[in-house]
Amino acid sequence: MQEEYYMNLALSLAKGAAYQTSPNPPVGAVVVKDGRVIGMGAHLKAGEAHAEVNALAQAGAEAEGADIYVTLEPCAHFGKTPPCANLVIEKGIRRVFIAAVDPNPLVGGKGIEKIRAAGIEVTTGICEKEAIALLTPFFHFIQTKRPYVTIKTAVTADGKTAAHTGHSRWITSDEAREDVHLLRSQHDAILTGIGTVLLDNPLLTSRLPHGGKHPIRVLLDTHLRVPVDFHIIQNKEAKTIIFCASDAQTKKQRQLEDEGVTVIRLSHMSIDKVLDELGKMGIMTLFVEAGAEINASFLDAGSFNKLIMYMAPKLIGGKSAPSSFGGLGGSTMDEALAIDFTSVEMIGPDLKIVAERRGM
Ligand SMILES: Nc1c(/N=C/[C@@H](O)[C@H](O)[C@H](O)COP(=O)(O)O)[nH]c(=O)[nH]c1=O
Ligand SMILES: [Zn+2]
Repeated sequence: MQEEYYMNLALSLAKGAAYQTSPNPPVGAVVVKDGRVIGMGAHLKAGEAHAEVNALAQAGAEAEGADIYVTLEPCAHFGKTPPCANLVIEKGIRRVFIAAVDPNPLVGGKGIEKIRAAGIEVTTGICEKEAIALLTPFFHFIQTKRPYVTIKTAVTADGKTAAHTGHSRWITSDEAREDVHLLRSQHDAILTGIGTVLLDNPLLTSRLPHGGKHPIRVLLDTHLRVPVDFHIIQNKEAKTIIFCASDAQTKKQRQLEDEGVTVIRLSHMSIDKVLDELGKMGIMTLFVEAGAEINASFLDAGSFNKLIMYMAPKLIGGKSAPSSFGGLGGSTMDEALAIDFTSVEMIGPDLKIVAERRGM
């Protein structure tokens, strides 16, 4: 239908800027008059103009009597910019088509109410499923005040993340690893554990051919064992935050802080505490690229939303070779955590399998 056509255009605009609006949602808007697109826009950065503002600016005076398609209901509150609901009314828009209504009880429905009260026809639910899929991390963040967590793991076809010696470079192909760097650039922060750092001395930056934002690096290091001369400390392209226990050495903490690292002491190291702290910093999306023990702690806490597994067409064997999730693990299969596969694709010679936690 014609409405879907214009809403899909608005969705594609939202997707285009989806990973640069944190902690705001990705939103797209299209202004149409007599079957002609006269304005389109996306929200590009938190604090800057909302999608409706950009689209209506492009439409100019022609917006009078036109229709607007927007992927999330127009805001009604005075945030960093004036409410879009007021602007839609001021510009004399004739009809408003919305994909998803904001589930935030403080905001949800207020924009629609304001616009309807001005006598403008509002239709909701156009391409709602696609819009919600794009907005899921934002809705999760608003509802839980914690980041939306994606665990990434890279395994051989027999499920190993390294040889029994710990050697792991590389399991997956250049293409798959570039895909991982794209994912890193699409996240606000990347988390790993001291085990992975001591083994790999990783940079955890997003090294892409056309550039891309580096995620904030988050390291779980209970006793502050990270060597000060390691990349995660010496590389200044991205910020590094380290969570440690309250009894970690203060001398080491000062050395790390002298390198510009933020050290946060927790009374007890728990994934939920870490996620609460990251949520308070406005980190909306978290990419976990860690080892079996950290992954197991996310699994045990049930605190992840998505799993991305790259599987390489190679077999390494080794009864003591590590797999993606360590820890004690469940004792019977009915203790297994349910996930739903949402996509499987080939990236170079590797498989990329995406799954979501059921009911999250
Ligand atoms: N061994 C592999 C991975 N390994 C992932 C982590 O264990 C590494 O420490 C991390 O990618 C290193 O980050 P860097 O220094 O920024 O390059 N991840 C992958 O996708 N494929 C692999 O074959
Ligand atoms: Zn707005």
